[in-house]
Amino acid sequence: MRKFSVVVTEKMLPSISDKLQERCHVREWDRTDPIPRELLLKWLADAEGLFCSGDVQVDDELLSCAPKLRVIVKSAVGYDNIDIEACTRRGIPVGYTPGVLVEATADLTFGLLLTVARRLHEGWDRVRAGKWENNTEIPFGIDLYGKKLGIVGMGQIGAAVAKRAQASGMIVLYTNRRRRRDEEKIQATYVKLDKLLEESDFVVVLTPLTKETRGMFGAEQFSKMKRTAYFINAAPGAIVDTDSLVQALKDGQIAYAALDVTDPEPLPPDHPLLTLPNVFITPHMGSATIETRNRMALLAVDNLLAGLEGKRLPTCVNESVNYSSETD
Ligand SMILES: NC(=O)C1=CN([C@@H]2O[C@H](COP(=O)(O)OP(=O)(O)OC[C@H]3O[C@@H](n4cnc5c(N)ncnc54)[C@H](OP(=O)(O)O)[C@@H]3O)[C@@H](O)[C@H]2O)C=CC1
Ligand SMILES: O=C(O)C(=O)CO
Repeated sequence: MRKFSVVVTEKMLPSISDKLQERCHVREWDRTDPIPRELLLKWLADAEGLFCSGDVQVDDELLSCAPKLRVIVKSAVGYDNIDIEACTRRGIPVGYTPGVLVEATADLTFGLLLTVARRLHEGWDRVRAGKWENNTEIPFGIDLYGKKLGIVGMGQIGAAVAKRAQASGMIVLYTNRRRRRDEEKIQATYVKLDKLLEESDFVVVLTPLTKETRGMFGAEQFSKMKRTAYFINAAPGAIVDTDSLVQALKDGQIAYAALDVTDPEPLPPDHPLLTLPNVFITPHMGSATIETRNRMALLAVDNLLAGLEGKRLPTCVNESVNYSSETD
């Protein structure tokens, strides 16, 4: 059987490496720094499939350097680095991995909320520094029970975060562009963004990065939030205007921020966010469990092989070009 030619721009997990190599000649960028653009364009000259990471901009220029490309996949649910319209114009289906990362990302997001609400990281810092003093000196957090959580982007992960919050006795508000039909099931109240910002004790952001959501959180939005509010972001960093967030945290406009994502990513070592006492940051690890990352990678490979074989991708962003050469 003829082997397909594919480019992979991140180090492959062992769980997918054999499966891919069996069917494909793989050019793999296995380093942690991003693949140089020039090299990528060179590799793509005869590639039929691309398994790309978030640091690769898939745009018209890249696509025009890849005349044989039949499928692009990403092991992620976010695809803001890919120009979907340009792919669709060329009839190239784009695979992504929704659903399989929901519970892990919801755990991490709620974990961020719990960590800052109860100052877990500050407690650990004190223990490590040998400051296990009397009870009044330890950092006091705040209760979750009875507090309002506002979720901006109540999709699959948002709903899974809501469930965790409700188990802790929180009241859940949410906003989306469209009100959900299953409000009874998710037990959350739909409100406009402004009302959510004004009323919530915790604001969690879980929207995709789009033209509409880029910079959605700036000075105006932080000024509408309670001065005691906690801001938690697990959605792409560019949804937040970082300078405005720094200012809001410095001025006490909001109480605390917990971020799994930043803009830029990673932050330079001298970035002001890293110097503030009321911030907690993790390095974009929402989906990073062994089971979830393996599920994501395997689904990405299923998408890739389906596209190469002229079959429908199991999970495709641009359905209008997701067809099977055998039946459609
Ligand atoms: N930190 C991490 O490691 C990870 C982060 N993520 C991030 O989480 C995000 C959510 O994933 P998932 O829940 O699976 O996606 P879904 O598509 O299920 O949910 C996205 C939600 O955002 C809402 N939304 C979209 N645009 C807007 C807008 N302009 N204003 C308000 N709400 C909006 C959508 O509702 P509607 O269409 O009605 O507006 C939808 O409810 C991803 O886009 C990804 O970036 C995902 C995995 C891991
Ligand atoms: O899936 C995504 O969008 C991520 O952020 C990476 O897990």
